[in-house]
Formats: sequence, C-alpha cells, structure tokens
Amino acid sequence: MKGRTVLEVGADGVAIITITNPPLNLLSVDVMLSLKESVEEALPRENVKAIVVTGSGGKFSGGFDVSVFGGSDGRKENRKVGFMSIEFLTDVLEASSKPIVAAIGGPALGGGFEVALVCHARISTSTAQLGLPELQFGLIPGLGGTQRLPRLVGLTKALEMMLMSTPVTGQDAHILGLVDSVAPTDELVNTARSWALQILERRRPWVTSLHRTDKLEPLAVARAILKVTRRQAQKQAPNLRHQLICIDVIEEGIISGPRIGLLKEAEALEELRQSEITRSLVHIFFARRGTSKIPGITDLGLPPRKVNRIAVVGGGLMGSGIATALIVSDYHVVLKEVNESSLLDGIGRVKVNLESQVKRGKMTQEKIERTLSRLNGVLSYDSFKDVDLVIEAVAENLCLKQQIFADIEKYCPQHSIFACNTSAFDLNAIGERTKSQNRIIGAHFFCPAYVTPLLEIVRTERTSPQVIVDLLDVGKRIKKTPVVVGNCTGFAIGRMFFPYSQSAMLLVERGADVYRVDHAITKFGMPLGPFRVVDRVGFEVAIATSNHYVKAYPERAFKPMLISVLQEENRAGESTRKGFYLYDDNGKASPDPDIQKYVEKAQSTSDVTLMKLSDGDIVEMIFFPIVNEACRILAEGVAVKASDLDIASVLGMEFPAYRGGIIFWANSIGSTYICSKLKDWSMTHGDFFKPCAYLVERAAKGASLVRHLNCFCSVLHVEQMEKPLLVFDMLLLELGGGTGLYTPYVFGH
Ligand SMILES: C[C@H](O)CC(=O)SCCNC(=O)CCNC(=O)[C@H](O)C(C)(C)COP(=O)(O)OP(=O)(O)OC[C@H]1O[C@@H](n2cnc3c(N)ncnc32)[C@H](O)[C@@H]1OP(=O)(O)O
Repeated sequence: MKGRTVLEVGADGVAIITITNPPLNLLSVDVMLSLKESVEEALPRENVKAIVVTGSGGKFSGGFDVSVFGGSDGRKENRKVGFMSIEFLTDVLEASSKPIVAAIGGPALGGGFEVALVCHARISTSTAQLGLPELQFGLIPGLGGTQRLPRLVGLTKALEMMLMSTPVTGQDAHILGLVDSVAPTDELVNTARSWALQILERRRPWVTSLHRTDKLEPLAVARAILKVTRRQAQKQAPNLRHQLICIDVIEEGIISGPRIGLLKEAEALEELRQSEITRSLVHIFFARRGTSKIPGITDLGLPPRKVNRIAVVGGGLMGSGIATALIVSDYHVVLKEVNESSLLDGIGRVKVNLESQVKRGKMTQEKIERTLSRLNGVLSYDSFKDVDLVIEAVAENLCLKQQIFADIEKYCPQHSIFACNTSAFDLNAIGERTKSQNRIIGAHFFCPAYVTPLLEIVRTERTSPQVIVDLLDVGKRIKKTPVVVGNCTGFAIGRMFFPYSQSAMLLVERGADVYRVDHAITKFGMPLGPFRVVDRVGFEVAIATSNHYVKAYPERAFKPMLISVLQEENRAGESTRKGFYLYDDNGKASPDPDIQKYVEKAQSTSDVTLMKLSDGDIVEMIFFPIVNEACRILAEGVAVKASDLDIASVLGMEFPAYRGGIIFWANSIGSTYICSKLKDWSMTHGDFFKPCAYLVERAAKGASLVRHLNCFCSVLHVEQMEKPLLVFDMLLLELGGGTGLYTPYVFGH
C-alpha cells in the first residue's frame, strides 16, 4: 500500500483527516481511495460536525507520485475516467453537507493542491508552497485544477501558475484569495478546526470553488486571453501539445460549464499520462535529483563541512559571474584581481549582473547594496588566510593557473578547497606545483555563471571524497544542479557538445546547406542550431577549442575548412556582426546570401561527393556522434550514470528536456539502429563517425545504453598510472539488461 489517510475525531466535533505518506505525503491510488474511505466514514457520523484535511509532518502533499506516469507503472486502472475527480472529489467532498477545510503546511502541489481546492476554505502557513506544476511533466492537472484555479484567482493568474509550473507561497496565495487565512505552523490545524466550525455556524463563507464565477473574466475577454496564450505556447514550444490541451480544457469549462470541463480534463490526463513526453520529463525529474548521489562518495556518510568564506581569483566574465552566484546565495566572497583597474572592472561586472537580475524580476533594487556588501575586492592573497574555498577563474592559460595554485597553497589554511573553473585543462597538470592534490577539484561553471543552473564538478583520482561532498553542498546552496565527472580533456559536457558543431561543418562541407542544418536542428528542439552556436561562441574560441580536442582525440576529430575560409573574410562571429549569419544592431541574426560562396570554397579543398540530406538525416548525423561520445564517456567512467549525461545534455547543451536527455533519447531510438548508421557513415566519411567499442557491444546485444558505474570513483588515465594496463579493474554494473553482469574494464586515451 502506497500511503493512506488517518481519521481522528476531536471532542469539538471536527474530524481531522491526515494524508500519511511521508516524507512528502505523495498521492497514489491507495491514498486517494483511503481519503475517500475516511471522508465517507466521517460524513455520516453524528459526532462529526466538520472536517479538516491536512498532511502528516506539517506537509500537505507534494501531489501524485509521478513515477506512475509515463507508462512506467504498468498498473491499469479499471475505474471510470473522472471517477476520482468527479464522482469523489466533486460529488462527495465538495458537495458534502459538512464543511471541509484544508490545513496546508509545506507543499500543496499538483493533486495535493487540487484536493485543497475542493475544500470549502484553505488555511495555510506563510511559507507553504501552493501550485499546479503538472505541466513540467507534460501532464495537465487532473483532479479539477484546470477548472477551480481560474475560478479562484482569475484566468490570467491561473494560466501563469499552470503554464509556468510556478507555485506561490502561502502569503502570496492569501493575497490572491486562494488561501482564506495564514496561520503559524503550530496553530495551523487548530485555526482550520475553528474555521470549519465557523463555516458551519455561517460566520464564514461556505465556498464551492467550482461554482464561483466572480473572478472569471467576461467570456469575450477570457477568449481573447486564451487565444493570445495559445499563440505564445505554440511559438515557444512548437513540439509540445500539453500546454495547448490545458488551454483547451480550461476554455471548455468556461464555455460549456465546469462539469464538462472536469470530464474533458480527466480524459486529457488519461491520454497525456501515457505519452512519451511525460515519460521523458518524469525521467528528467528523477535524473536531476539523482546527480548528487555519487556511489562511493555521498554514501560514505561524510557530512559537508561548513564553507563560510570563498575567494574567487579573476574578475573576468566567468569570475564575476561566479562571484555573483555566490553573493546572491549569501556567501561572503573575496574577489582577487591583479591590479586596481581589473578589480574595478570585475566589481563593475558583478553590479551589472545584479542589475540584470533586478530587470528579470529575480531581485529587488534595495537588495543590491546588501548583496554587494558581501563582496570584498582585493589585490593580494593576504586575505586568503581564512577562506574555506578558492575558485580560480582566470583565462585558460596552464602556466598561469599552475602559478596561482602554487600561490594559494602558501596563503590558504590547510583545509581550504582549491577549485578550478577550467573547461579544458587536466586538473592534475594544474595542480602539478602543489602538494595539495587531494583538495584540488574542478568547478566548471557555465556562462552566465549566475544564471545557468549546471555545475560540472570534476574530480581527479586524488580528490578526496570530503572535498567532493563539500563542493556538492556549495553547489546546492547556490542552486546549481551538479554533475560529477572524471578528469579528462573537455570533461563530460565539453566532450559531448564538441561533435555538435563538428558534424554540422562536416555536413555542410559535404553538401548540406548551413541554414537548413540550423533549421532542422531547431525544429528538433534545440534553441540554437550549431552554426548560430559557433557564431555566438566566436570563431577564435571555436578554433582554439577545436585545436584542443584535435590534439586530445586526433583519431576522431574532424578538421573543418569552413571556419578558416570565413576567417579569411574577416568574419569572427556574432561579436563582429558577421559569421555564418549577419547580425543587426539588436543582435538579430539573418542568413547571409554570400555564405554559399564560402561554403563552395571550403568544399573545393577536398574531393568529397556532395550529399542530399533530409531533415531527419541531419538530426541523426548531428546527434548520433554526440550519442557516440556520450557512450565513450560512460565506458571510460568519466560519468558515473547515464542519467547524469541526460541532465548534462539538457542543462549544459540545452538538449530538449522533453526528449529525456541524450542517452534516454538514444535508447528510444535503439542502440542497434544508431550503431549501424554510424558504421555506414564512417565508411563514407571517416572515423569521425566510427562507433565506439561500448556502442558496438551494446548494439550487438540490442541492449540499452544505460550502464551505472558501481562504486569506483576515479577516472585513471593510463599514461598517469605507474604500471599502466596492470590492475585497473573497473566494476561496471550493468543495469540495462538487469543481469547484474560485472565487466572488468581498462581504458585510456
Ligand atoms: C493528477 C495530478 O494533477 C497529477 C500530479 O499531482 S503530478 C505531481 C505534481 N507534483 C509536483 O510536481 C511536485 C514535484 N516535487 C517537487 O517539486 C519537490 O519535490 C517538492 C517541492 C515537493 C519537495 O522538494 P524538496 O523538499 O527539495 O525534496 P525533493 O528532493 O525534491 O524530493 C524528495 C524526494 O521525493 C521525491 N519526489 C518529490 N516529488 C515527487 C513526486 N511528485 N513524485 C515522485 N517522487 C517525488 C524526489 O524524487 C525525492 O526523492 P529522493 O529522496 O529519492 O531523491
């Protein structure tokens, strides 16, 4: 049984029904049936005058357990569609002859919130979280939320809460009229009890949300709002249907009446819950939470040490972004620069970052000064004597980084963590001039560091588990999703992303059209096609990165001619307003009619046969090499879990979350198909496409690409091992086939 409700009747005649499924009191069919039983038991009892519904442990309910959605449950419900929403919640609970009040602490989300909306009044704590975030799973609210929320807060606010999946606090819910009264946690249930009795005595209104109309906009206005919202949703997410379905269901209720709306809602949910999109988004939900669970590290029981003061070395784009992320989350930061003017520039960038947060509504103007007071600019290492963590974020120059690490070792206390924000260099090389290898770790932030939610944490074979646990904790406090990876050129995210532009160049040099490639890829769901990405990054950086990868992975790197040809024409990307695209004063990109001329020049440098490709071919030829690289990363143990790469691809590359991340998507296509395509292309176009051993092995078995590293934590490079090829037995636990097969693995590059 997955949870239940508990019924207790007090001497005052109020029955308390407590949803009990800790820790979040998630709903399940069992909980709902138990709630129904408790309500049906309480209603006819003579000693019950009113009912309060609440959740155990001060948490109302986090909503339905989403692991049952997306077809993973297998349990088929035989009940009629709408049974819970209409026959129970509406016809029994909402229509009850005794007042029912919800007492809400903690989360009241999704189905949990919908139960509360059915009640005749809601009392909450000020910090409770109330909302309908079902759309984040490709679902729509299924227990009446689409009908009741607009009737309680008006259409505009309801649409915002549902389509953005953003909850409101109890305090804000009170202002919106969603909550009738706010009470302190320890008085919550008693306040709800007396409210319920007051409703009975007609001293408080007895409201059935479904029948309210006072907050609903007039029909013509409502229709206009829905039309605009529908258009926006179509524009923002052309590959997704569930937002449009949600809007249709709301409209149906407004035009044909809420009961018809309820039925339409239940039918739509039934269809959506089995969709591939829901399956993918549910996977992303759990995968994201899973990134901070590192076998052999976070299961050691090491509590994170308290990090109070952090030093950031370098106030450039990355350093100032990192400092911003830290001070916004209440850390005290020392920002070190080499001279007065660079320091002023760095602090200036932090201010600009904070102001941009004000413009985006993420911070108030008044908070800027207080936040900035946590930033202390310095020119020497003297104030590093009490820092717990240093994050080095200077330019990608190995000698400079080595010198900084040697310097900070002299000034910092013994316990300080030394983190490096490199996206490229081997951390062992960076720490070569120190004796502190066990406290060196990579903290790879993504630009802009104070916005992008991803933090790639890079460990070497010598980084201590305590240091990893500490950085995970800092990451959590600054609201980043960490992905812990091993040490190698490009780490996991850079390596996975590298083939994105490489394949695109290869395709164009073999006959594809630049803009057709970008169009096919954005249609697939990427926000920017590969050529727009190269323009944004800038040709100089793109070439430097490319050289780095070509050096590290020569056997599979493609050396494009196209960028060099464009560079000869003084094009350098978006910053010069001329790259693959032309850019206007506002940075708006438009195709360049001259581009084909340069493409033909690049094509003429080799004697390849030009291809004709469909959009589907383009998508496969761009993404299968990424899948291939992801497989290498998994096989080498650079990533611990396939789902970590899914999150890395979604947060680091903006791969569409509704496709579940790179490996999840690849599995939906099948390893055999992907491998056979790569094999074919490698015959014609060379080793860039050659499938790696891991992919070939999985494809031969028709197996999933999911494999979890069991417990070994470090990635060893063969060239760094004293006795190469001796003893590195990496136990790989195969979860995909569920056979528990252990395979010895030796790797290197
Ligand atoms: C018919 C209905 O309309 C359909 C629905 O109700 S769909 C569900 C709607 N509910 C939601 O979207 C809520 C999703 N959950 C959340 O936003 C957050 O978990 C929360 C705000 C409730 C709590 O946050 P927080 O305290 O930080 O805990 P968090 O780490 O996220 O979750 C704790 C555990 O519960 C799990 N969990 C949370 N919500 C869950 C859910 N709805 N289903 C399944 N598991 C859930 C998490 O995976 C995590 O598991 P773990 O400990 O094994 O890693």
